[in-house]
Amino acid sequence: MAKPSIDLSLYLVTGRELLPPNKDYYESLEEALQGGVTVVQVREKTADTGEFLDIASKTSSICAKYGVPLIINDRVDIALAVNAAGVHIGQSDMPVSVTRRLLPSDCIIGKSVSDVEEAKVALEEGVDYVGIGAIWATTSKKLVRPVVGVRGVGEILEVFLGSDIKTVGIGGLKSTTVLRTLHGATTPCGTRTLDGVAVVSDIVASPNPRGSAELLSKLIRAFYSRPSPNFAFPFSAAHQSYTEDDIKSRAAGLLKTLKAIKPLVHQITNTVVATQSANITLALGASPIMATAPQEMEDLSKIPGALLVNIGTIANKDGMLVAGRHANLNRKPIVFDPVGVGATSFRRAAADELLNSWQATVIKGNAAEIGTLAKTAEVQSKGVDSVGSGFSDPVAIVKALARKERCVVVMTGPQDYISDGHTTIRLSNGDPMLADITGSGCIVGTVVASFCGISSISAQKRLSAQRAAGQTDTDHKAGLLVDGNMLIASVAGVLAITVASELAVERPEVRGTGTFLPALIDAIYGLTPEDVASRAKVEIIR
Ligand SMILES: Cc1ncc(COP(=O)(O)OP(=O)(O)O)c(N)n1
Ligand SMILES: Cc1ncsc1CCOP(=O)(O)O
Repeated sequence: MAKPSIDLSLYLVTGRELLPPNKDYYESLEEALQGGVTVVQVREKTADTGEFLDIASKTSSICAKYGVPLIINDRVDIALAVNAAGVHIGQSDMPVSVTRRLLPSDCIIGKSVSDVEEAKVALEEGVDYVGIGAIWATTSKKLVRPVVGVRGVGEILEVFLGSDIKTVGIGGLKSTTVLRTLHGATTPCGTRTLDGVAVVSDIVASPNPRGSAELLSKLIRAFYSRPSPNFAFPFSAAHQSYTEDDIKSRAAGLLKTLKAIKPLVHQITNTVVATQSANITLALGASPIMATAPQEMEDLSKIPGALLVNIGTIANKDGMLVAGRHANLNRKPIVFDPVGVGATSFRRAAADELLNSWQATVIKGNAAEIGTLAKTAEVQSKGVDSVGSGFSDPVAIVKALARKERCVVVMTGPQDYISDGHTTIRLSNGDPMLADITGSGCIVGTVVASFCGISSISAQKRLSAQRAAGQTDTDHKAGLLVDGNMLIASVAGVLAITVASELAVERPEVRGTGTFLPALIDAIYGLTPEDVASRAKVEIIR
């Protein structure tokens, strides 16, 4: 018998022990169903068989009222008794082959997996779906394995490429983490994302389960309705086609808008370059705030603009973690500058933790930094510097990292490579003296963040205007982590510094690096959209 196709997009796993005081389980369940839950799993870890059966049977009647399928956790006998749509089993439960034999042929079997090996076994066993997790930390279950992390899900999903086994994520999924999870938990080729999210506490522990489910459902539907469903890009610009002239004029246009609007650029950066970065931001025409305390991140994230996270002298990791989470929640672009990430294992672990906690919009680094994140040893680092002549195939490196991390990657060097995983652009501006002043890479990060900020603000304004004009096809925008074209913003940021460096060295007063730095700030201050458009050396590589 053919199995029913189940909508796993908002999968409620029950947890009576988490109900708020005085909230009845059945009342909470019914409200959650009204809020848009698409499948329910009864999970009872301490109930005896009689109680479990009673709960499953009543839950089944309520689910039937809403046309929502019921899955039973662990217990094949209970599933059979209440004629459930399926069973969910864990790694140490009854084997899939036995479960399959006991259940009717149209019954769904779901299995928990936490790594690639378990996923391969589940694929072999031919389960109908897998629950991947725990993705985030959770207090709803005592975990015996380390969390998978959002970035660990992609490699598990790769196992299921080409199969029709569905996938849901579980563990710490809430309205505050769901979009970041769906965007990040994607195969590098972009063709597979999770088919849904399984949620316990965000719904069950809520005094308003209907509201909680509605919010989750709205975000999930917006994510799945994005225009480029084959490439779950966290912002709106995926799959655009460009010409070189178009890129130059759009970069120049962004500079004009930036100077007019002066976006706020929140920078958590290193102590070596903080003053220099703030001055460069001001010279460009944007507005810097160099705030590091975790307590102020939520307020700052509500002001439109962008966030820069630079780990050059990492001492404020807590602030970075909190700032990034709030930035994702408020759809603010995040530029991540993994300064010296290859130099110490501490920095590598910090970069990993940060990238697991929030979705970066742009990662900017030199060849050694990008190589470290891409897990290749072709280019070595010496402290914060990159050694040697770079990658034999820089385009492949930036493209692969952009796909893996689902963001724009900017790799600076004698030529700069910028990729969103589809389009890769090479820029050939810049004076070699840039490499001889400290923090030139850091100021590229600052300026890229300024342009990402203005791009995001402009996109928000366009969206408000479209909504005011009654345009209705904008709902999918609620599923984006950032709106705006971050590839063009990154190009504009790199060009602003590199073109300004060429203008700076032409100044008669420049005799070395000591006179170059103030001349560079002056050149940025005086930089015009025409300078950018006329001097930019832009090539679309592929
Ligand atoms: C959808 C979904 N995914 C994973 C689990 C976890 O199941 P398991 O590993 O069997 O752990 P317990 O739920 O039995 O504690 C799940 N229940 N649902
Ligand atoms: C049952 C289970 N399996 C892995 S994590 C988890 C609990 C998820 O609960 P929450 O949604 O409250 O984090």
